[in-house]
Amino acid sequence: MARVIMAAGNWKMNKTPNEAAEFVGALKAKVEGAYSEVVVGVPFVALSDVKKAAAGSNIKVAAQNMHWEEKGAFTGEVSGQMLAEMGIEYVIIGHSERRQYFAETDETVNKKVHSAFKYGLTPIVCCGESLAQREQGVTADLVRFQVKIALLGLSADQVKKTVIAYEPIWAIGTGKTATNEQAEEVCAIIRECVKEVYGSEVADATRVLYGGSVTAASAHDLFNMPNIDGGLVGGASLKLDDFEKIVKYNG
Ligand SMILES: O=C(CO)COP(=O)(O)O
Repeated sequence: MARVIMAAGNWKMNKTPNEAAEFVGALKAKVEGAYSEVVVGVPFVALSDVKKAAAGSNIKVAAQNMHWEEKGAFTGEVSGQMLAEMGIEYVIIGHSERRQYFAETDETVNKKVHSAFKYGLTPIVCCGESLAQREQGVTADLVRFQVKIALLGLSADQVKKTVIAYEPIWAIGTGKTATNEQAEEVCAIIRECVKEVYGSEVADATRVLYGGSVTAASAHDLFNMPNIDGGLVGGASLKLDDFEKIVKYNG
């Protein structure tokens, strides 16, 4: 059976609710019948409009963050329960920008992943090294560390559903894509790490994405690497034609 590639857009803090709905309305027609799994990760305030715009299509909707508690005195936060009630399917957890600017740690990532599953959301868990860490030769150690803690305490069935996105920080928003080989090497390490803890059946089912300056031109070769099951796409997912080409990476 051919693998179903996931093309997930992470819009970050871009597009107003109106712009977002308009974009998804247009994307719907372009990706109808596409073989890839299409996900758009949109700002909280656009989730409702995007869900409506995506109705009846193959486009799934992701939030870009969530709190691990169900409710309470956490000003400005949004819970998994709230997202689930809106019909949101995915949630991006532990993006490097959230780790860097909002003090997320491997421990909070793990709590969020558990909470996501509690409310029936599928987590897209991000990991990846900085340029300094790559140059220090600790990429594999760091990514294994992040992945192991993120998955701590999950059942095998939950890990099978989990999406892990390898996003080297030096490749994010820099136009500097990892080479196919660099991306494949770390995605293979991630799968091996999952295998060590959960066995090969689980590791084969877990989806491992690459993210970091993915473009319409680079998607085909990246997504055809054996351990890369798709992409988490920032900048190029904001442009209709580019994202369409990424979804239809195989031409
Ligand atoms: O951070 C990313 C996706 O989560 C990648 O962003 P770019 O594709 O803009 O480099």
